[in-house]
Amino acid sequence: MKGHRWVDPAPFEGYRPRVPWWAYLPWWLKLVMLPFALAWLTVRLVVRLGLVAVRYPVSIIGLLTGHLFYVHFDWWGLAFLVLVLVGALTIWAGLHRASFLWHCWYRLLTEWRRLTVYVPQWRTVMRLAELTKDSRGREYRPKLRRVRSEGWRDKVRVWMIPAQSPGQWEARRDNLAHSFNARSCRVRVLKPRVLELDFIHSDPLARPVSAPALTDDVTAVDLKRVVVGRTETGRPWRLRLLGSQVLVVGVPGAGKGSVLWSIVWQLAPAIKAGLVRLVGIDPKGGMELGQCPDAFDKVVYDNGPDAVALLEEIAKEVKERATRYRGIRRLWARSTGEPFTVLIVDELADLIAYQSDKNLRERAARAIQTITSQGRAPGYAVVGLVQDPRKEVVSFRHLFTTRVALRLDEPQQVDMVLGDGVRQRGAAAHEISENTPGVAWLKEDGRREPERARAFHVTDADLVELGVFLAPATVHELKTNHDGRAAA
Ligand SMILES: Nc1ncnc2c1ncn2[C@@H]1O[C@H](COP(=O)(O)OP(=O)(O)OP(=O)(O)O)[C@@H](O)[C@H]1O
Repeated sequence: MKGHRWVDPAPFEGYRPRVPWWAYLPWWLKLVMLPFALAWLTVRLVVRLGLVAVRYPVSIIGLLTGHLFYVHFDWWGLAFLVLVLVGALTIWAGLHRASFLWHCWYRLLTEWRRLTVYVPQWRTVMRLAELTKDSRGREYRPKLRRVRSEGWRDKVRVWMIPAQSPGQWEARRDNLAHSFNARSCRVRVLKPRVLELDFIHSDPLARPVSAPALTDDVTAVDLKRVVVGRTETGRPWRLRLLGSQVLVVGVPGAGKGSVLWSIVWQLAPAIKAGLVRLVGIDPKGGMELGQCPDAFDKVVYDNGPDAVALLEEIAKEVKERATRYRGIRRLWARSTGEPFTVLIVDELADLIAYQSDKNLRERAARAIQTITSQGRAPGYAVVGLVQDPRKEVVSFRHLFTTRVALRLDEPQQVDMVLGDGVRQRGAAAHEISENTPGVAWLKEDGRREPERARAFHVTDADLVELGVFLAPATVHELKTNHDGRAAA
């Protein structure tokens, strides 16, 4: 009260201390419950220790063995054990590096990083990055779960707090990367409430990947999984051609040529056997496709009437084959006896966007639309390459089920090529280095996570070899002498 007026007191801003429920029980009940509580705590401790033993069996066995040696043979015994261990590991690493890295080195690295980086800094980083939440005096903090180091990246599993979304983590990728001394961070959703953060430390795709040797083995060509390079996890980069349309976008020098020639390289045995037919359009006057014309059944080196006529011819074939297959088969198969056709357009924008003749432009766009939308079942795939993802080209994006973003200039272009939200999930195609041409981010329809990979480096010498491999066999007439024997 102030004079005659009532003044509201300031609201109480402190937190009420939370008293545990059992504190309200009478003392005799607490006494009765004490042995049960102790038993419960012991069981929990044993279970926890059991979990630690299951999770870190090698460390636990190592520590126990070290202890036994120390007890029985003193320091000398321990030193001997360490020497034997180091020798054995060196031999293992020399004999089979991959298994040594996977089963030993990465496990040690995992424990080291967990103990020195993630566990000590987790709470502070979560608080400062505002990924914790205080409610009614209780702090909700995301839980740090399994950590797995693979040398070039650390995979850190996280349990989000209630009411949190992956978007909140994606928005803080940079903050998290810097806080945990990583080059970058990617966020993947594993299942509801569970995320996996990838902290990247180095680029496993820094070195070019050379193309494998050419073979005559047609059975090795799988049109659903054409291997065109290597992913950053070390697995083959498999591109689906049967039942899919592929759009490849990248600035000049990003390595579009290597993706294109890697596809042709891997299809070569099937092209030679007549199972696959390549048709090409190169509006740049043959600068790209002219490097190996023998690979193509038909090829046009401009973006004029000839190119559009070729597109319309293919569109007509697609419709005709689709009509024949209707009701008989849903997807092309080798048994049809008809070749699978791959249409490669080196600069798609030249046909459907930069073409000055409006009539030709519209005809080209219509034909491309027919081939991409109806070509799936009758065995027609389009591989479209684009330098500049403009609006006119991107409006065709939805027709391509597999999209490949090589190096791009701006973050917005990544969204335009791969789709909204894919960049936030880590597909930073605008951050690909100029020194790593052929590195790309891939996004397939139906798969949430984008993948990073590098195409084979198909060199000029490889293209000469490819040309020789695919060139039609020439029969040389041997000159004969009048007595019928071959001339020397
Ligand atoms: N996968 C790769 N690995 C290593 N080097 C590559 C790879 N792809 C391309 N390069 C190199 O990068 C350079 C540019 O490649 P390429 O010509 O394929 O780029 P592009 O995107 O097709 O360019 P443009 O649009 O000008 O035709 C070449 O010197 C090539 O040798």
